[in-house]
Amino acid sequence: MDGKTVTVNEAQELIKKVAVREEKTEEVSLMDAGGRILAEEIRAWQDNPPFPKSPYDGYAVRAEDIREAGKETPVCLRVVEKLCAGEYPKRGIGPGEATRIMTGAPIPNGADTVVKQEETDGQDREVRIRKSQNPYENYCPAGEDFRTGDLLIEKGTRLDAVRIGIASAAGYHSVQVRKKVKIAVLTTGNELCLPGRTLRPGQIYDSSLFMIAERMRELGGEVVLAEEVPDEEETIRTSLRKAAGCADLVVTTGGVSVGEKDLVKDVLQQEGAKFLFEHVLAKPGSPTACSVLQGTLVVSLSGNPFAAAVHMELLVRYAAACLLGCEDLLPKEEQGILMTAFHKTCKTDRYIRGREESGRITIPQDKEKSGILSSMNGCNCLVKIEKGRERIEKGEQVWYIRI
Ligand SMILES: Nc1nc2c(c(=O)[nH]1)N[C@H]1C(S)=C(S)[C@@H](COP(=O)(O)OP(=O)(O)OC[C@H]3O[C@@H](n4cnc5c(N)ncnc54)[C@H](O)[C@@H]3O)O[C@H]1N2
Ligand code: MOO
Repeated sequence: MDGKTVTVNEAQELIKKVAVREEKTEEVSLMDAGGRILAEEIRAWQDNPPFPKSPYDGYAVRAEDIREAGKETPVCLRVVEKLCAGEYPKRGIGPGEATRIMTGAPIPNGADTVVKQEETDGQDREVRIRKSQNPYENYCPAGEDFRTGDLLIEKGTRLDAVRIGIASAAGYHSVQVRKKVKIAVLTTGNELCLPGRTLRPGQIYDSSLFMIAERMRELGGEVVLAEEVPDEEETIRTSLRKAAGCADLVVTTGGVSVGEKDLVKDVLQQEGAKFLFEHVLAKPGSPTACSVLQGTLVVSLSGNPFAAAVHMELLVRYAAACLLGCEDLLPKEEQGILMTAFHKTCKTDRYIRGREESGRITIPQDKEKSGILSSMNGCNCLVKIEKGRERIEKGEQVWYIRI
């Protein structure tokens, strides 16, 4: 086998060369665009708001007319029109005039401020104003949110609820997005049993199949195949061929170590896959491998669920981000403060589960083994314990990756 051992960074660089984005796009309704990657820029084709609008229920007036207004010295103005949100002024106001106005309604020409109704006597024909205001106080000018031609959201950005809100404020009802990356997930192992079935002696329930499929969907992928595969060469071969034929990215778990039933890499090699690497200098999940089969990238994660979760974030997510052309999704290292001491040393970089809040990271005690997934519940980051680093005390800085 022409594989090799690489660091996580080297693994990502090798993946980047192979995981090249294809320029396939489609139009989707804004209602269905959550999680999708924009294939166009969102620009404003008109000002928002398109007209100066009232921020309050009250009276649109000329600041000049109410300069002397006060609690004891109200100024009386003639009310010439009433405007609710959705209506448009039929006329402007002149000296001594006011328009009764509701929040969101267009401010008529001539008015340069809105007095809240609480600062008035609230009358319909003639209103007494009990407060003076500066011009453009309580006034939302046209284009205060964004102006015609403004770039609102860049191409390649992942659409979330807020960005969808912005696009809709700009009047888009559908957007061009990149086609989803098609993902196949194969979990291997004779011991695996699908949840819902009865465990036979020696079996365990499969957690990685569901976890990886869900994470791929969270990242905007389309899971086109998800199946358990027993440790049999022919079955693994059939599944790998099927997966490489229908997906842009194949993720396998298990069967990559040195045991008698660890057949995944052998079958990949028999099928002519080209290995980018076979081991990663990181714990857990050092037996993680990556290859290209029939032009499709295959990331082979180790079977232990936490080891699989770690490299699902470091390598599979990296590959998906490259295939989607979405920088936002790339795993990034940030610095935080470890609030729980960590006293294990390691010859390679080690990744442990953690919970980060405002840059402070706590790690669950005890249950840190790579076969244990339950203590990852509530964790939102992977803390990187750099190789050779000894006894990290509470309060020391560490690198972490948000998940
Ligand atoms: N002699 C050696 N043995 C092992 C080595 C080694 O270097 N020399 N490496 C160990 C390390 S590190 C890891 S990690 C594992 C990797 O093994 P595999 O990737 O071949 O994984 P399996 O043996 O298939 O499974 C490991 C473990 O995880 C459980 N598992 C597997 N798939 C799932 C799943 N979908 N859901 C839940 N649990 C799963 C499986 O039952 C095993 O207990 O190898 C070490 N051995
Ligand atoms: O990758 Mo293994 O999970 O390091 O033990």
